[in-house]
Amino acid sequence: MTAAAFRQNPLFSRWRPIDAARPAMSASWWQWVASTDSLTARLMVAGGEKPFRVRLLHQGVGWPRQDEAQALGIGAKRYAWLREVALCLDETPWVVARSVAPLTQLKGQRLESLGERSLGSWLFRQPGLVRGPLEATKQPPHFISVNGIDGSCAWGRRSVFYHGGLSLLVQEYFLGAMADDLGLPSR
Ligand SMILES: C=C(O[C@@H]1C=C(C(=O)O)C=C[C@H]1O)C(=O)O
Repeated sequence: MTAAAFRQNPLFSRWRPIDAARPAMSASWWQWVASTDSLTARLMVAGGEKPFRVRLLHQGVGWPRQDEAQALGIGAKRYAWLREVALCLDETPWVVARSVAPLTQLKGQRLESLGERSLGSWLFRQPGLVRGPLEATKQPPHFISVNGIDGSCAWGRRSVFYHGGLSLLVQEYFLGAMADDLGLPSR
């Protein structure tokens, strides 16, 4: 098999369209992974009385990973704005997320001043927001261990949001702690 065919083979590639992942996914996880409205809002509802908090793990300028650059349609050696957060209920990370935007496309959105406010609460207020197709993965994110977050990953998903001239890749990973707290299956 050629390298290109290997990458495109849904059995081997890290990301695949969510419809292709659906047979391996329980109905309860499908409700989360395939949802297209704000995940922040959904987590707050599911958490009930538990306080919701965005924990900022890392934010700054850097290079995107190769699969991220591909998803954004940019070269891997183009600088990007990177943001990694844990979405916590009662201080327990339920979801970790990594967002990537080409630096040249940032024009006064002041995303860097979001801090521990949710990106979703800004994003879903933007008029004319378009969300690209969702893809899913079973592979855990590379940045969990770096941040000492304990947890297996049930599912990961990603999509690109388009707003004005900005493309913003948002990757979200649902952690085992969320599955345990909500009584969801492992996949
Ligand atoms: C995209 C959303 O925003 C959430 C908040 C994020 C952040 O603050 O960095 C990152 C990913 C999301 O899970 C959403 O709520 O759907």
